[in-house]
Amino acid sequence: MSLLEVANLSKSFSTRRDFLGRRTGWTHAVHDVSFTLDAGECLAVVGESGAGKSTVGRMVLRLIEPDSGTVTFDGENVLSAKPHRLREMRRAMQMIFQDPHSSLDPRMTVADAVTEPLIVHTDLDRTARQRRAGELLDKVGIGPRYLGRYPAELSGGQLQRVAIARALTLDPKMIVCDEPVAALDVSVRAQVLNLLRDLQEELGLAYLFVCHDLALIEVIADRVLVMKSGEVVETGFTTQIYSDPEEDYTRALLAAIPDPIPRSRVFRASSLSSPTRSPG
Ligand SMILES: Nc1ncnc2c1ncn2[C@@H]1O[C@H](COP(=O)(O)OP(=O)(O)OP(=O)(O)O)[C@@H](O)[C@H]1O
Repeated sequence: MSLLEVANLSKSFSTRRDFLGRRTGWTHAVHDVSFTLDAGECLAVVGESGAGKSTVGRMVLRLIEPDSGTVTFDGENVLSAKPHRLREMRRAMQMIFQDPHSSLDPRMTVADAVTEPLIVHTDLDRTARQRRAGELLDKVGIGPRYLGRYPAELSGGQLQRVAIARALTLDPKMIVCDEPVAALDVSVRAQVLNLLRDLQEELGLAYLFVCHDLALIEVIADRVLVMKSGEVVETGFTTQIYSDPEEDYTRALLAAIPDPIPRSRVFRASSLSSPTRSPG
């Protein structure tokens, strides 16, 4: 049994209403999407803008309610879970969003952002929470000296590291990464991508990695699910998708890669977490 099993997921959004407020127009954002994700595996969901990737990621965590289909996480039905149980399940299923400026509260210090899940989900005292936050900031390569800072004092790359630390607070089994480097400067994308990959290896994390750019996923994804207009076009191991794609659409996505991240710019986490290094 896989860690995550998604079957026949569909979702439409209403896009227009008539003068009485009745829904008259629909976008079929996701149609009949199925896939599995094993523990410790990274599955990239790729496709151009509007393909339905983010909607799939959000439905897996039930941040958006699907119209139909099933989502099973660790053997449990996510879509029928009662609110209390869903809250418990979400300890193990976290999400990292594209823009850390909007995913982190500007009024909360880094320490507050990272420890908030511990306040909600555990009975650790303040000292233990601060210690855990310091450990997590070390793990993501920015160190505990940032604990008292506010988001406005950090760069985009540093903020995304804080968002990653926050996602790790409750020892999740799976993280939905929704375009986690798309909003970052090109110069720090490889660093954050490699941090994610090294954390995955170290902690045995599974990633559902939503990404519009095939150039970015070669270094991190084990398998790829290609989506177009809400449907799955093709799925396969990353090496096979890159070397021998079956579908014209996948070939077109590959042909559109403008500037792949050279493997020489792929750093190890050990160098990222060095206190002497100044990450972006
Ligand atoms: N809340 C919503 N209301 C109406 N339409 C929506 C909503 N969310 C998404 N859509 C539509 O559903 C379709 C799929 O959107 P989605 O964001 O999942 O695509 P995506 O592949 O993640 O694209 P992008 O990379 O641009 O975010 C799009 O046509 C989008 O406009």
